[in-house]
Amino acid sequence: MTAPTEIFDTLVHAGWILPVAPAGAILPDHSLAVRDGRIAAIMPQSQGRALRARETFDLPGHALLPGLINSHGHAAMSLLRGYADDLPLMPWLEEHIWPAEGRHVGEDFVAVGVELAIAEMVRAGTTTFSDMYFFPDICARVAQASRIRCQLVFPILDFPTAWARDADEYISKGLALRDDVKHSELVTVGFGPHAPYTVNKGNLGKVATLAAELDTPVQIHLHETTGEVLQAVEQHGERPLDTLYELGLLGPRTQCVHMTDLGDQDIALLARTGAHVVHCPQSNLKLAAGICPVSKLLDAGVNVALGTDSAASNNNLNLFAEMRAAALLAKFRSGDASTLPAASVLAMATIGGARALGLEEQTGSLEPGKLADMIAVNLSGPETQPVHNALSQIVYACNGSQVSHNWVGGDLLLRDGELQYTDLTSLGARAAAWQARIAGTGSTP
Ligand SMILES: CSC[C@H]1O[C@@H](n2cnc3c(O)ncnc32)[C@H](O)[C@@H]1O
Ligand SMILES: [Zn+2]
Repeated sequence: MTAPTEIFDTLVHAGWILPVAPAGAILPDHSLAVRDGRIAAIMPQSQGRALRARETFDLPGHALLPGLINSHGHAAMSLLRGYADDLPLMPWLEEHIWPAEGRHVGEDFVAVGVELAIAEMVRAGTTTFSDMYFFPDICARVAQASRIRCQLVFPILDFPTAWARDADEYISKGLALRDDVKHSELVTVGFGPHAPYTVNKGNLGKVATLAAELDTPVQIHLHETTGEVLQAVEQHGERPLDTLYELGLLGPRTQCVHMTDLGDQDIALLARTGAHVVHCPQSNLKLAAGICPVSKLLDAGVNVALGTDSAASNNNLNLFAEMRAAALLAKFRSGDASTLPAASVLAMATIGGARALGLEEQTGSLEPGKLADMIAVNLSGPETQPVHNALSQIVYACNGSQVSHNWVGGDLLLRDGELQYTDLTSLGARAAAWQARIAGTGSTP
């Protein structure tokens, strides 16, 4: 209950509130009040209009929903968007992306790439993203300056890169970052062993021990292609998922990204251990990697989150596009149009992501006490009219350009479509300078 004289920080009167909890709920003509960065109350506008706040947003024709959670990506790779297209995963990585990263990745590349990625994500309704990339300290700095929430999974590889020489150095630098940001309200840190084909069993075992000791998340690319699984079976005599299980690396802290090659036993193992799956449908489609059996996972009780992967394999960081792709792909795969309905897809992009990232108590749904991580989406344009069902419009009709407002912890990052913490003109110039440098036609930024 709220005292009639209380002054809130923010008050939103929306055409519809889609709280996600309970799943599929649509609350027409409702208000939401924010105090100290958290949701204080949700009520019908007939009551909400009697409240007072420092700032009030009257948003008829808009849906208010939890901010979207991009549970897997490599933000700095926005500078490699369109650099190498129309290739399968391993040639794309080994012949194009890794050589380019070897030539160009450093602090400025990451700073500009992450700023560009955050601008794109905030405009398309993301309030939390997960990132696995070199120089995660730079990503942390840019994310904090941009006021967006993120999980940084620091990279771990068996080979040297510009950021670290060997697995021990990746881990010690990553843990130092974890310590540096331990008081941050926006940044959490986890382990990011790249994949079972780039991190040997000894190093994966070290990650398992440390992650358990520190109760810290682990995110890993896993079963991205059938080729990856077959190669592991040939080399090690078992499927990568079984290797992770034997190493003690499969549990409720583990976020398995991609998972396109899954048998019934794999699904049962994921369900039994409580590991999470991050589905990246558009990257999987573009790299012709495979298709994650999302509805079988959900039926088995596995939590599934949604990610874009990088702009170099997607080629955007837009979770509206990802939600639509996830829904359509699941229906096509099952041959049943009722598979993965809109409410389930929105849940994957919000509460499913929060659960995977260990942030469920804080974010992922609009409930009193949770952080005010939320977006307003304008449904009054022709492409989203008429509104028979606001949830349907969000998942099947929107393309992200309808996002008008984006709040993270009650802080307004996007107001009427305008970014509040980013100068797009200067950012565009810095991104263009990097394009010239990557193409070999520019000078050092
Ligand atoms: C260790 S930092 C992240 C590393 O991952 C590479 N990467 C980007 N997309 C993918 C993908 O779909 N599968 C595997 N690895 C990927 C990225 O280029 C960085 O080197
Ligand atoms: Zn990835």
